[in-house]
Amino acid sequence: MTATQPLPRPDQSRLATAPRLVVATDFDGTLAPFRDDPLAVVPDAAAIDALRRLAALPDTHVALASGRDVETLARLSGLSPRGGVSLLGSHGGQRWWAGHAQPAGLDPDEAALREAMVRGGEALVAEHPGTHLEVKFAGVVLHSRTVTEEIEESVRQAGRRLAERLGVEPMLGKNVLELSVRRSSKGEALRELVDSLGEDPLHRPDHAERSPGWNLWFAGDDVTDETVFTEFADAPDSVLVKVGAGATAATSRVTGIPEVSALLVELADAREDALGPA
Ligand SMILES: O=P(O)(O)OC[C@H]1O[C@H](O[C@H]2O[C@H](CO)[C@@H](O)[C@H](O)[C@H]2O)[C@H](O)[C@@H](O)[C@@H]1O
Repeated sequence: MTATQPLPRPDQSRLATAPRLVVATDFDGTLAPFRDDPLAVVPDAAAIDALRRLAALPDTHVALASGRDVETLARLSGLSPRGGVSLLGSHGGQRWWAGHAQPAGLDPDEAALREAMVRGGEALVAEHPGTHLEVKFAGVVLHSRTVTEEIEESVRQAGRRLAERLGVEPMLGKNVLELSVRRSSKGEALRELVDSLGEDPLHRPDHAERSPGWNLWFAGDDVTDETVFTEFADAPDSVLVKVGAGATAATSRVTGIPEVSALLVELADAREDALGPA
């Protein structure tokens, strides 16, 4: 990853006819604008519609990769494995593939650790006015969107000390510090999903030589999305889109959610034209 660098708008023209395509995307900051209340976000309607259309096409797999837990992600997005969309929740710690049952809950050790995170997190936000705690399936999030930089820094330091005491690695995001009982990454989870989809179903020799049979389209705005850009950096013909400013390992950049939405609509239109409806 280098410092913030100018990157081109993505060229996704080849993906319309890609023999096998995975379209995956981050949620907050990529499909849904930020809000102070994490449960009050509303994703871009045109982007969600385009993802539904893509999921209905042959040889096209759609996935959301998010820090949200899978149930919250399904509720807020309106997309779910029942509708053919795979969910990679809890930063990859929860994997609910389309066509499969919802994954099991936490084991007893994980549940005990999460309980300690909740107790510690509640004490921290009580000491930092204006911050609040989001309790999720696999951990907690210390939110600092509405406080001063001084309070944000203070709650982050306290969160890091809590993480150290509990023996976990804290994750930083946009005005959030998260503690999770599961160590994983979006890149790792997406790699597992793509591998599980198998090789080119048509077994075309020319295609097999060029790539293992699939192409990836992915967009994300935050630090945790970098694991996907890094994991798939060498994947042929993949489109890796950084949303907004910041250092990135992505190969293209757009400024915000309206552009992500336009790209998804353009991709759905072009792929429907090329492949026809399912
Ligand atoms: O991986 P993502 O889909 O980007 O999820 C990352 C975190 O997003 C949420 O926090 C962010 O959005 C909130 C609502 O707009 C905002 O208040 C907060 O400042 C942002 O960091 C979510 O609340 C977290 O649980 C996710 O891990």
